[in-house]
Amino acid sequence: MQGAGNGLEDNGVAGKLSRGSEKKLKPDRGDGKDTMWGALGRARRSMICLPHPAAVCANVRCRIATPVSQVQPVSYKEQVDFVDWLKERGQRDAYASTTVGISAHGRTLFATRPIQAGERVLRVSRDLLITPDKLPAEVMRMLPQDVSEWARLALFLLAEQHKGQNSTWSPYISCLPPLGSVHSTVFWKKEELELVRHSSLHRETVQRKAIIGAEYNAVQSVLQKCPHLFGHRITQTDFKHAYATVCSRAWGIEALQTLALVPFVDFFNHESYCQALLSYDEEHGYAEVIADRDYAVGSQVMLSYGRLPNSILALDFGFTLSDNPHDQVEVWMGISRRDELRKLKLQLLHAHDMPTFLHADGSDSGGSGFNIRLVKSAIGRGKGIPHTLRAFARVMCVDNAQELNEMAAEAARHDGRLARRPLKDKNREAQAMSLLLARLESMTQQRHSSLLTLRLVETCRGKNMSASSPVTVHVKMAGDVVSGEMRVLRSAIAWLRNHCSPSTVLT
Ligand SMILES: C[S@@+](CC[C@H](N)C(=O)[O-])C[C@H]1O[C@@H](n2cnc3c(N)ncnc32)[C@H](O)[C@@H]1O
Repeated sequence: MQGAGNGLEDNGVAGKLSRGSEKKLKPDRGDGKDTMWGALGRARRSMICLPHPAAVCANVRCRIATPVSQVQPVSYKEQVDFVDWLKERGQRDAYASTTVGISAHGRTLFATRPIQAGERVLRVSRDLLITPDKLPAEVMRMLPQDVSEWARLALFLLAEQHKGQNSTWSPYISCLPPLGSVHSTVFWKKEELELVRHSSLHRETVQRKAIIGAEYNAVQSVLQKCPHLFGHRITQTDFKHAYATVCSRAWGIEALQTLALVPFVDFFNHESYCQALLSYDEEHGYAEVIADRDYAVGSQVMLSYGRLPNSILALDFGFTLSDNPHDQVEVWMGISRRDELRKLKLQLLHAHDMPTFLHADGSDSGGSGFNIRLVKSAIGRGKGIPHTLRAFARVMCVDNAQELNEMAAEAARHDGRLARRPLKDKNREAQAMSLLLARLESMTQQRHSSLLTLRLVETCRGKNMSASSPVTVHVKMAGDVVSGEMRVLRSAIAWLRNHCSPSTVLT
C-alpha cells in the first residue's frame, strides 16, 4: 500500500525506540504502515540500589499481598526462575525495582520498592535483546533475503519453543501468551471483522493476514529442511501466532537498526496517559525505562507503547481501550474518475508532495487517506483537522484548469504547500468545506450503523456468554474501535462547523 500513509498526520513521538504501527520504520512490513523505528526514546540515567535477589523474592512474597491495582503474583517458582535467569545473564538492573505479576491483562510488572517519578524502573543490556541475528546460522543461511525481521523473530520463538526446557531462553519463552489467547484482529473470524468493516482496521487486518501468509510461504522450505530445529509441522496458525506475538512485543531500536524482543521489559502493560517510554541508551548499550510518576510497592508499573489509536492496538496488540485519547480515523478522499481535470489534479497534487495511493498493479487510485485525531476544542484555535485534508478537498472542488494554475502559483508564492489557505473564491471554499463535511457525516452514519449492529450482536448473544470468551472480547474491541472513530469524527465535524464561518460551509 505504498503511498497511502503519506499525508497522514505525524503522531508526534520521536526518539530511539518505538513500537506498534505508529512508528516510523525503515523495513516496511509491506502493509504501508510506518512502523517500529523512529519513535520514542530519551536516554536518561538514575541510580538504583540492587537488593540481593533472594531478598527481592522474599519481599515480593509479602509485599504483593498489598491490595493495590488488582495484581496477583505469578507462581513463586516462576518468579525465582525468572530472577535466577536474569541474574545469570548479569541483568540485575532488570529486577531491582519490579517483578512479574498477573493482572487483568496478563502478566505485568509491579513495584517491589517505592519508585519515584524520574527514577529508572529497570534497564537491560544489549545481551538480553532478542534480535533476528540470534537465529541459528543454518536458518539464516537458508532464509530468503526478503523475509522480514518480524518473521525472523517469529522463527526464533518457534525454534526456542521447540527446544522446550533445553532452551536457554526457556524462563522467558514459557511466559509468552499461548495460542488462542492473543486477540489481534488477524485471528478474528470473518464475521467479527465485518463489525469494523468501515474502519481502516478492516483493510489493515486483511493486508497483515496476507503478509503473514506470504511470509509463511517464504519460510516453508526452511521449516521443512529443519525439523530438528522446528519440529515436524509448523502450521500457518502456529506461525501466525508467533508472528502476532512478535508484533505485540517487539521494539524497533533505531540505534541498532534492528527489531528486538526485550525479555522482562515486554511484561509492561500499556496505559494511554502514561508518559514513560522504553529508551535505548546508545552510549552504554542499555534499554531502560524511567518512571513518569511515583509508584507504591505492589502497584502496577505502566509503560506507554506510544500514542496509539485503538485500530493499531487491536491489530498489533490485540486489545483496545474504552476511552482512548489517541484514537484516530482515516478519512479517504479521492479524485473521481469522471472528473475531467483528474489527470491535471493528480499531477498538481504529486508535484506538491501530496501522493496518492497506488494499486498493486501500479495504477493510481486518485485518492489518499488522511488520519484525523480528536479535535479537543471545537471553538478553540487548536490544530483542528489536518491542513492536507482540507487542501485535498479544495483541489477536488476545482472545476477549471485556470484555478488549478492559480493554486500552483499561490503555493509557489508562499511556502510551496498546495491549497493550504482558504480559497479566495468564497463560494469555492464553501463548496470544498461542505464536501469535507458531507464526507465526515457520511462516515459518522456508517459508524452509527456499525454500532447498532454491535448492540444487536451483544443482545443476541445474551448475558450468558463469558466475559473472557474470544467473541465477547472481539465484540468489545470492535465497539471501542468504532465508538472511538465516532468520537473523532464528531469532534472534527463540530470543529469544521465552527472553524468555517457560516458563509464558508454550505448547509
Ligand atoms: C508487551 S505485552 C505486555 C505483557 C502481557 N500482559 C503478558 O501477559 O505478557 C503486550 C500485551 O499485553 C496486553 N496488554 C497490555 N496492556 C494492556 C491494556 N492496557 N489492556 C489490555 N491488555 C493489555 C495485551 O495482550 C498486549 O498484547
